[in-house]
Amino acid sequence: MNVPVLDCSGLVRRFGGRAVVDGVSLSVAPGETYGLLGPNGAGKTTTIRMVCGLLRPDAGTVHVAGRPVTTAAGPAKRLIGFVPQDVALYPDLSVRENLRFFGRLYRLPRRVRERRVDEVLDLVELRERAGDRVDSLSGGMRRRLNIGAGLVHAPTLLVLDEPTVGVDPQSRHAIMESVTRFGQQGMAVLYTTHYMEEAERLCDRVGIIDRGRLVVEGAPRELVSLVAERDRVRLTAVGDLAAYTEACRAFARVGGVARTGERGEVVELVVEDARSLLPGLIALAHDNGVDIRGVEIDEPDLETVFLHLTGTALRE
Ligand SMILES: Nc1ncnc2c1ncn2[C@@H]1O[C@H](COP(=O)(O)OP(=O)(O)OP(=O)(O)O)[C@@H](O)[C@H]1O
Repeated sequence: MNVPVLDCSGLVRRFGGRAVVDGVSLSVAPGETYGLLGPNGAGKTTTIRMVCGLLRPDAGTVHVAGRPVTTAAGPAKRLIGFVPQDVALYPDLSVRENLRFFGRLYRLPRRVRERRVDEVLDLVELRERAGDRVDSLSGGMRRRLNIGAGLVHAPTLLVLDEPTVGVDPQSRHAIMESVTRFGQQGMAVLYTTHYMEEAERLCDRVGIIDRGRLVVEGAPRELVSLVAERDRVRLTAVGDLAAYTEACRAFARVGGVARTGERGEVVELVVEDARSLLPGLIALAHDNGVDIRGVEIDEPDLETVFLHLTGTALRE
């Protein structure tokens, strides 16, 4: 049997008496891209800090290629490339100099280091900017270089924490393309995101995390098939939507009801037959003094899975 590149078992971490990660077990195979998907505060960053040996778990174990990961330095840590959410680069050094610096941190011999720097420049599509200072790069390019810094020592497992938050669409596309290539080259990738469309497109397997627990795990298509017979209804409305949301929950007899939208102006529900329920939902709005401004019915996707299982929306 193949040893998984990453194997976490029963990870627990408490802060102030609250279990922020509460018994997370997951594994990632060679060449597999695994997406840890969950809303802000679900425990994604805390989980991957334990995976990378940056934070000590209160319980549970982490192994990379069969070797235990601890917060002390050890052989397993060399196998991990960690790309943090915040860019950690030297702004007054060039792109190439930054990559060389990270190569030196891992004590790569000079010739290996130079070769890897060239390879990484291609992988993150920054070869043309190799001689430019970091402070002259766009935000998206810095993000790509940040990923490159995690790749110089040719890790077996690459861990990326929300790599596309706040980047322009072009860089987002470039980052997603490169993650696909890493998988094709046999690297195992653990990727956290709260963008379900990214997880659906990039990941071979997805684990949905909510309040520190993995609520479901599987290939995106498998997960979507869990709710295949259901529709996601989005009602854009004006009025007392807190009361209306509760009324919808009781009327449709489902747990998957949430308020979303930037100003909480949308009520989303996962229901079995949207068409037959819609007249009732609209009548209920009227009874609650709520004005419906728009109705959309979507095909099931990972967002639907999440709403159905947790009763909260991923984008909150
Ligand atoms: N060092 C800490 N001390 C106290 N609480 C913490 C600490 N680190 C994280 N938390 C809390 O743990 C919870 C989970 O945080 P975590 O960063 O793991 O979530 P996340 O899913 O990565 O979300 P985000 O996308 O916002 O980073 C949050 O409520 C956070 O406030």
